Amino acid sequence: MEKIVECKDLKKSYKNNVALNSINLSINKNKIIGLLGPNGSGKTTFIKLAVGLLKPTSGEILIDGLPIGVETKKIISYLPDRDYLDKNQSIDSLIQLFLDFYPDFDENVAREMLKDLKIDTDAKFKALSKGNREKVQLILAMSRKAKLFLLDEPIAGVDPVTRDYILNTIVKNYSKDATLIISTHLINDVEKILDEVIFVNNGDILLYDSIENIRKEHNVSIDEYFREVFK
Ligand SMILES: Nc1ncnc2c1ncn2[C@@H]1O[C@H](COP(=O)(O)OP(=O)(O)OP(=O)(O)O)[C@@H](O)[C@H]1O
Repeated sequence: MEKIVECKDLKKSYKNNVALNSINLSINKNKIIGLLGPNGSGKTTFIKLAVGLLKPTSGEILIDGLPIGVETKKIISYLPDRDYLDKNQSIDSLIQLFLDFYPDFDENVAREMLKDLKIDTDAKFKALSKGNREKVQLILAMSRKAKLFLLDEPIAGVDPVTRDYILNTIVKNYSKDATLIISTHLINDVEKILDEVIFVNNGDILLYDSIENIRKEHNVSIDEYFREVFK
């Protein structure tokens, strides 16, 4: 199977604090993958290394066979785990910003989702509730035709009904030749859309396997298996 992310002895320390412990990991293409682990296990650090926002302390990370650089940044759509857009801009002007920045941005897809979720595109970003700000950021990230989507805690602040809408929309819109890596604590909500999971603990990769294998071998849901492994 072709790989979208390859990590070779990838290590990241912040001063004396080791966040990723020389991991070796090759992530399959064309899958939806859950990146799961307790607080502080290294999920955000891993995502930031893949995006190129952090530099490894040692080792290497390749995206679609390439070292991190301009070419890899073009094919990644990244959703950070916090607000990152200019709060004073309206949603319409943020859409324009994405059109200007990303040749693969599909305005129609974005506008359709915003309409479904009844988000007023005249409104300023700062005037939206926290949940609606999260929805806008996720919609903008998901409306690109990227090869690799890296979503850090994409649905933490939205209500359960909207979570389902968003997850269904992700599945509906996501092209089969893309890969989606979702870091989340909401395993129960997300597991229905996942093909594979990565369990991270204390900077180590504990497991990378398909949902099908885990369910077959352990006869439990991913949420139950996670609780068992991390108890
Ligand atoms: N800027 C930083 N300076 C120092 N230590 C950091 C920094 N960022 C992260 N760390 C440490 O690196 C480790 C991994 O953090 P990271 O944010 O990657 O975990 P996470 O799995 O994303 O956690 P959460 O689920 O809480 O978001 C933690 O021990 C954290 O304290």
